[in-house]
Amino acid sequence: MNVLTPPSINYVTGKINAGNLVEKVTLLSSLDGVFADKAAYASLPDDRVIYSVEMLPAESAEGELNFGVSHIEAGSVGDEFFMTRGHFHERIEQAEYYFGSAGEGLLILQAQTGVVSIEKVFPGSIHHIGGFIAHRLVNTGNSRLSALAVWSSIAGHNYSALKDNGFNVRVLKGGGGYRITECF
Ligand SMILES: O=P(O)(O)OC[C@H]1O[C@H](O)[C@H](O)[C@@H](O)[C@@H]1O
Repeated sequence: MNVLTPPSINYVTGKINAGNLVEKVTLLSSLDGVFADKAAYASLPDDRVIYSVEMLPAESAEGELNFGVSHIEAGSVGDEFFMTRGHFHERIEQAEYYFGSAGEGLLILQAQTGVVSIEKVFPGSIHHIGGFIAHRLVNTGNSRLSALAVWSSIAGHNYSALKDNGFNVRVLKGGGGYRITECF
């Protein structure tokens, strides 16, 4: 009987080793309106990589799971740390797990009511993102933040629900680390 070698992951770097990896890179140019400091946003190169996602080929069947890794680069737009756009799931009741792999950061969790909770992300951290919760990763460190994710293949992404008002907190550089401002 054949014994197969499955895809694998380097937990230290968050790099997936698979022949059929799918990668999506998010450049600064596609995050217009996400960061607060418009002048700082305009002063940075459009093609600056803010984050990328590597994943195994997306599944589509009901009941299936996706697996991927988000890599958020270190840096800031003005004082605001690089972060993902963030989203609710299209199927809003669907949950997700994140696992911190490399670097340090914060996971912003926002309920539909606007109430926010924040978790530290670090190598080995485990994050249950319940249904009905918008989620965004912020890199507060000096190196790449990588986090593994497992989510339902039917979850989808809903970015428009956050388009007008966004998240209710911003994570800014402060005192050699970060400070969190509320922006209701
Ligand atoms: O979709 P964004 O908010 O840009 O976040 C980037 C990615 O983060 C996680 O890895 C999710 O599991 C992905 O589904 C998502 O695409």
